[in-house]
Formats: sequence, structure tokens, C-alpha cells
Amino acid sequence: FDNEDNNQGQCDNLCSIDVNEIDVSKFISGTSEEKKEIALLFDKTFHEYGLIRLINTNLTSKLIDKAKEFFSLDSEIKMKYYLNRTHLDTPGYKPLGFESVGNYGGEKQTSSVDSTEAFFTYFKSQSKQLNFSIDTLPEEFHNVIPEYIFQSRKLISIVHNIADLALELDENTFDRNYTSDNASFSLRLTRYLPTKDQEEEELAFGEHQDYLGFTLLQNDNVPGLEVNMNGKWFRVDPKANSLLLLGGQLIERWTNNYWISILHRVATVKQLRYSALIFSGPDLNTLIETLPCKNCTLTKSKYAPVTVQEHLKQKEMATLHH
Ligand SMILES: O=C(O)CCC(=O)C(=O)O
Ligand SMILES: [Fe+2]
Repeated sequence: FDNEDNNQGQCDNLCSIDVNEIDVSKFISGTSEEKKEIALLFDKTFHEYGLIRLINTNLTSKLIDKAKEFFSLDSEIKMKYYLNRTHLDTPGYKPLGFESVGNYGGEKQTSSVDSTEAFFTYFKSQSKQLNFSIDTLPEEFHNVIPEYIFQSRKLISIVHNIADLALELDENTFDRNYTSDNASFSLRLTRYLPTKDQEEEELAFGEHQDYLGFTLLQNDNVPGLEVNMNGKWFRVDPKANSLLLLGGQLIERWTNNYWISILHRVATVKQLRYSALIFSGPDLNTLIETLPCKNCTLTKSKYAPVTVQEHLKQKEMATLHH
């Protein structure tokens, strides 16, 4: 990690940060020595920063291309897919102004006019069997969403393998919690509208930590993502053909704060901006308590054990109070 432009002392607003990278295909085909080396970098990076870049993965940018097509449809057409919050198994569209995203507090306010729209797909098991019918998806997504779900589930498993190795835990420690039909994965496609030449910098998505396990974040080549490290905000510049990996709050709880769940937010920018996020969550009845890893157990557990379901309930309450 480097603060790229720090030396010149002239980052015009925030400095950008250079994110450590892991070559996933090298992990898959690597010797056990190479795997260990990658796990070591993963461990160090999640301990110090909580953010890593993945390259050479099985995920392509096809989904983002299709998201651009879908979001450019007339609002009337998109509204046919309106998200029904009581039927979360059915994928759906959240229009502009539906709810203010991520107004979680923090020093900076989110834009007063909600400037994001999204398409949500909740999914569960790791099989090719989907928990929704393909017909409920807009045509643009018929091929790409099932494929993305399947491939991202595979990638999350590999991330879990790296995490097991990094914490010197038994094989399958992480992934075995994500296998029942009760696991809570979701795909969120988002379009952020550009700023309207305002003087004042605003946020499109307020500062927050993700709630659950690991998050895969794919952007198009547009800036906007900002992360907080040791109290200071940095820009994360986009990089083609890569994904970012973040840990949610359960990663912090599982590791007793040895690994970091990074605080992040999205600034409004001058271009349209798209992102595809996969949030991975263990089975709802999994009890999250400190894992038996050496660095996790150096101090007494900072958290009481909690089930994923209880944790989610507490989070929903917390956002309601903002
Ligand atoms: O769109 C992005 O780049 C990040 C959005 C985000 O952090 C989230 O949806 O949790
Ligand atoms: Fe997030």
C-alpha cells in the first residue's frame, strides 16, 4: 500500500491509495508454497487495511454492460420489476428516490436528492438451482445474472479458502457456514447519477461498513469510491479487469477485530457510475463467535456471540434510528 500522491503533497482533494493485489488464478493453480505466500499477503492486508484487489478472477464485466442497458430503459419498463420487500426471493428494481441510501451519519451528508437506482437479486445456495424463476428477471439479465451468481459464489469459496489458510484454520472453516439454503447472498447492481455541477462535494452513498461476510465490488472505470484508513479518507481509483474485496462486520466479529471491516463511502462524480456488488452472508442461524485463530484469541473476545439473524436485526434497528 502506498499513498500514491502523498509525496507531491498535492492530492487536490483526497489522496488516492494503491491497493494490494492478489492473483486468484495463481492461487488456484499455485504450489502450496505459492498459496501460502498469497495467504500471508491476504492476512497482512486484512489486518492493516481491510481491503484487497483481486485480479484474474472468473468474473467478467458483461454484467455491468447489461446493467447499463437495463438502467437506460424507460422508467415505466423498469417499474414493472419494482422490488417487493416482502418477497425478497423475487429480484427487483429500486427506483430513484425510493429510499435515501446509506444516510448513516458521518461528517459528510449524502445528497439530499437520492441519486441512485438499483436492481437487487437475493440468492441462497451454491447450487445452480436458483431460488427464483428466470422469468422474473428483465430480459437483459436472463443470461448474465444466473452466470454471475454462480461464478461469484465460486469466487467467494476461493476467498474463504484463502482466509482459512491465512488464519491457519482447518480447511472449510469459513465456507461450511454458507452452504445451506439459509445463507444470505445478494447481488446489488447500482447506477449513480452524476452531480449537477455543485460547488459542494456530496456523497452518493454515505459512510458505512458492510454488514455481513466478504463483499465483492466491481465498478466500471469511474472513480467515486472512498475508504477510511486510520481516520483518514482516501480515493480508490478504478482499475480495469479487477474486483475489490472488503470484509463486512461479521469478519470483524469472527476475528475479534484482528481483521478490519473497512469504512467506505461513494462520492458523487461528474459521470454516470455503475457498480455490481455481491454481499455474502452465512446461514442465518450460524453463531458468530471468535474463531480459534492465534491472532484472534490474543485478547478476550470483544463481542458476545450472535447469530447472523440477530446481527441483521440489530443493524436494521440501527438504520431505522438514523
Ligand atoms: O458502489 C460502490 O462502489 C460501493 C457501494 C457500497 O459500498 C455498498 O453498496 O455497500
Ligand atoms: Fe458497502
